[in-house]
Amino acid sequence: MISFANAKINIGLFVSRRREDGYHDIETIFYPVKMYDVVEMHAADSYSFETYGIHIPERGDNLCTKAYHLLKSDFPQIEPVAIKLLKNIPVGAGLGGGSSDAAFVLKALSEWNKLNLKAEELQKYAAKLGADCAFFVENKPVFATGIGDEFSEISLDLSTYWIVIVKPDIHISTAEAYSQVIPAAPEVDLCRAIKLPIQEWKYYIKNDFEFGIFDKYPVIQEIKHKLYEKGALYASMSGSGSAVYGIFEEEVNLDELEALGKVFHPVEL
Ligand SMILES: C[C@@](CO)(OP(=O)(O)O)[C@H](O)COP(=O)(O)OP(=O)(O)OC[C@H]1O[C@@H](n2ccc(N)nc2=O)[C@H](O)[C@@H]1O
Ligand SMILES: Nc1ncnc2c1ncn2[C@@H]1O[C@H](COP(=O)(O)OP(=O)(O)O)[C@@H](O)[C@H]1O
Repeated sequence: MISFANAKINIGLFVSRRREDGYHDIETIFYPVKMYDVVEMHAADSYSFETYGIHIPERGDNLCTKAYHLLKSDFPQIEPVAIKLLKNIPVGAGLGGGSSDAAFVLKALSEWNKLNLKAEELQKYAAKLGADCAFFVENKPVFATGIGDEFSEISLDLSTYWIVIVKPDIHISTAEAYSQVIPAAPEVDLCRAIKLPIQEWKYYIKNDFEFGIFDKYPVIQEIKHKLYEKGALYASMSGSGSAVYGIFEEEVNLDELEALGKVFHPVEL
């Protein structure tokens, strides 16, 4: 079985409160983008996991392996599988690649083993693997609250725009990024702001991580400025960075940005 695990971008991100458990309450919009990891699953005698493509810095088990064991602990009938992951989504980029891989493993295992798990059940498992992970179960544009795992659907379609993602050679740890933000009540109602014309978003929709990250890594801010110079209607760092996206009315030549980071054009498969 082959799954194509897509990335996400955050449109606006307010960090409103530090919780007792060390996590933070946030308000953000998650929007799926057409940039994919490939997760291949084969029947096997015992569980195994291999990765290809972009190197993933080791930090314990891969999220795909964690997803497998998590579901297997509640459903012992799950057959052993060999998972091969072709990693294309940049790591430590704020694009949610690891969370997406894990969510797609949960979905694939449920389907393959005919567990018939509903979206809400899969979301509960996903939330145990990472705050972002539950979003990828349904994978639709949502306004997210809580630690980023409570959703209300929104109507937002950017399919007629040209989205570009620029990833400098900087790996940002999500935990470290959160530790540098001073939480504050959101200044703007994101669900209302998102209904404004896109060229007005820049006046209202901001990402609270940018301030600290731009200070530490000025090149990320430079990428954002360049995207605006090139005509982006809206540009922002995604999540805790380091990737920056631009939303354009139409395709433009961004060769100049290659000097600052790798330029990706999300496309339909
Ligand atoms: C910042 C966001 C915005 O969408 O995305 P990324 O930039 O990572 O893609 C997310 O909140 C990241 O979600 P995710 O990457 O799944 O986080 P987790 O693995 O659960 O947590 C990693 C660490 O980030 C911190 N964390 C995460 C989520 C949250 N709401 N509050 C936090 O304080 C905690 O210190 C936690 O130990
Ligand atoms: N399948 C995976 N893909 C990417 N990162 C993974 C994966 N499994 C575990 N990780 C760990 O999660 C960390 C953050 O992953 P990533 O999804 O790129 O985060 P972010 O969206 O915060 O940029 C990586 O540095 C890596 O140590």
